[in-house]
Amino acid sequence: MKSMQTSGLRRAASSGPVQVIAVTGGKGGVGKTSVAVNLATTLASLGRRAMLLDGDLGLANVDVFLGLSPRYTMAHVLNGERTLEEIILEAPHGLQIVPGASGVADLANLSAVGHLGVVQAFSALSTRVDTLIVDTSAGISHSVMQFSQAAQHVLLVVCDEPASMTDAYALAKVLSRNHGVSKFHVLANMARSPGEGVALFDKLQRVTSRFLDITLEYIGEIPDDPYLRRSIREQRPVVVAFPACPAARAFKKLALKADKWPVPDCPRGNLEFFVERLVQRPAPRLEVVR
Ligand SMILES: Nc1ncnc2c1ncn2[C@@H]1O[C@H](COP(=O)(O)OP(=O)(O)OP(=O)(O)O)[C@@H](O)[C@H]1O
Repeated sequence: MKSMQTSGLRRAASSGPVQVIAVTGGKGGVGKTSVAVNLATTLASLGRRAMLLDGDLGLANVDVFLGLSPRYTMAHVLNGERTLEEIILEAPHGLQIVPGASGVADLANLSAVGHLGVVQAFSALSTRVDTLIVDTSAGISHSVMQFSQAAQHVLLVVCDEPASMTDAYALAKVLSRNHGVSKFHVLANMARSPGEGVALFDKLQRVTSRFLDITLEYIGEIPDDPYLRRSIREQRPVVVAFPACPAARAFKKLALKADKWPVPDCPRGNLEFFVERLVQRPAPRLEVVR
């Protein structure tokens, strides 16, 4: 078993570093999937080889946002019925979609064989990927922790609702104290007026700077835009369906910024190593957030 894994990792070393961005937020409904789909689509439109992994293992819905009907998902990869390449779907601008495995246990809680299977599935991938975007689920479940910990960049989506702010705080607290994540890019979604995002960011920053040892970086706001809701009904990314609308323009700005975030310049920046970090056995929980 060990030699199989070693050969997988050797093949992995020949592929290049990948920028991995986990889109998260704590509270459900703040727009994580909307952000993940439109950021990934915009990066693909800029010529990046972008891949979007639906990390919501409970209620995977990236495919619904894109009008795709996957026949196979990560569940088929995990039980050995399909290779990763066979389940990948293509979305606009060549964006590659890895459909989530609804109802499947956490990737992080796989058995040793399952663990090896996932690492090998990614090792065997022959397509090159520049950026991997992971759409995580709501809450502070184990999979959210693992995806965020394994990614190089955590994009924290917030909106102007008390529960969004408290949940974002709780998520940042657990990630920083128990999982070593100390830097967060903050995106304000559904901003009803220009400048609302900065105000939200300041509010979050005031609380985190008092109690947490983390760095927050404000990266902008996506306006509350009826065209975005319409694009979801039409099952198309808003950046494709209505490229001139305010939300689409804001996603373009976001993508241009994210595209400049550093990519690890070492072999451990490769996709397989991200997956390895992802499936590592969880560290014992140190603290319960109330
Ligand atoms: N910028 C926006 N403008 C207008 N409506 C928005 C915007 N972003 C999100 N929405 C609305 O909020 C709803 C929830 O968005 P989305 O599904 O992306 O959130 P989520 O955080 O992924 O939710 P969940 O945690 O349930 O997966 C969308 O169906 C859409 O109607």
